[in-house]
Amino acid sequence: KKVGLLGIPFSKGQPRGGTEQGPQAIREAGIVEKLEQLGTQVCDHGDLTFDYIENDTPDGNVKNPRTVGHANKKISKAVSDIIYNGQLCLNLGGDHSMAMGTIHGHAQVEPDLVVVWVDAHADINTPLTSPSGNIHGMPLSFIVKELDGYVPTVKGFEWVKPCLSVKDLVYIGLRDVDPGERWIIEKFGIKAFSMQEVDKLGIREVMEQALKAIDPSGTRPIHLSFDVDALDPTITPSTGTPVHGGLSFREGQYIMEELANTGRLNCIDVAEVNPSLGNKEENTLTTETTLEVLNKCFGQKRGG
Ligand SMILES: CN[C@](CCCC[B-](O)(O)O)(CCN1CCCCC1)C(=O)O
Ligand SMILES: [Mn+2]
Ligand SMILES: [Mn+2]
Repeated sequence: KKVGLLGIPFSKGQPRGGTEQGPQAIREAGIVEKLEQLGTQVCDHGDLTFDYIENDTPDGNVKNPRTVGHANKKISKAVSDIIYNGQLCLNLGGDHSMAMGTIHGHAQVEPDLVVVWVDAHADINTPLTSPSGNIHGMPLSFIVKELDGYVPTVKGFEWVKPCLSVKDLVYIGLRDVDPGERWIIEKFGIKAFSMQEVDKLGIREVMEQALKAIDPSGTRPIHLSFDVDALDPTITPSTGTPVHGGLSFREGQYIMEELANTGRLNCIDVAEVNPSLGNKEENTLTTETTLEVLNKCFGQKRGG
C-alpha cells in the first residue's frame, strides 16, 4: 500500500508552542527516505495550513475552541481523501487534539475501524471533566458515541459526528489518568492496558489481549494514534506532558511490529513531538526514537 504522508503543524490543543514544528522535525529526521528504503512508496501531501481565528475566547473552560474545531474539520477532510484513495494515511503532528479529526476522517471511509491509542494519557476528558481546558486531553470525548450525552456543545465543534464506540477502543501505556477519565473508562468498560499491566503481563500478552479485545475476528481496519509521550521520557524527552515509567524502546517497537503483522493498519497518527521543549540532543533523540519505533509499522525487521 502507498503511504500518504500528511503534515499537521498544529499546537492549539495545548498551551506549549512548538508542536507545530513536529512535522518538519520528523521529516528532517528522514521519514520519507526511511519509508522508501523499506520499499514503501510515499505520496507526500505536504503540510496542512490552518486559518487564524480571532477572538477565539474560551467556551466554558475549553481553550481555543474555534481554532481547534476548524482545524480538525480540515484534518478530517484531508484524511478522508487520502484513505479514500487507498493510501495508508500517516499523520505527522502536531498536538493530540488532531486525533479527533484524523479518526473522524478515517471513519467516514471505514466506519468499521478500531482504534489503538498508545499514550501515557487517556485523552478522553470531556469539557466538563477536564482539569486544564486543553483540548489535547479531550479528543476522544468528542467522537465516542457513548459519551454523546455527556459532552456539551463547544463552539467550532458543531460539525463533529461521533463515530467510535468504546468497545472499538483500546489503550496501551496509560500512567497519568485524571479522575473523570478513570470514571469514564470504568463506566464504559473501555479496555485499558496501563503500564501496570505492561509490567504484570508483558508486552506480548498485552498486544495479544488488546487486539483480541477490539478485533476478535481479525478483520477490521486499524487506526493507531501514537502519542510519543507513551514512550519513556528518557527516550522521547521533547514532548509537552512527559511522565516517568513509560514504554521502553523495545516495547514500543514490539507494539508496532504486532500492528504491522495484522496487515490492517490504515491510518497512523504521530502526536506531541515538540522540538521547542528540548535542546538539540534531546530533539535528535526524540525524532530518532520516533522513527526507529515507527518504521516497525512499515516492515522494518529487527532481525534483518
Ligand atoms: C491527563 N490529562 C491532562 C493531560 C492531557 C495530555 C494530552 B496528551 O495528548 O499529551 O496525551 C493533564 C491534566 N493534569 C495537569 C496537571 C495537574 C493535574 C491534571 C489534561 O490536561 O487533560
Ligand atoms: Mn500523552
Ligand atoms: Mn495524547
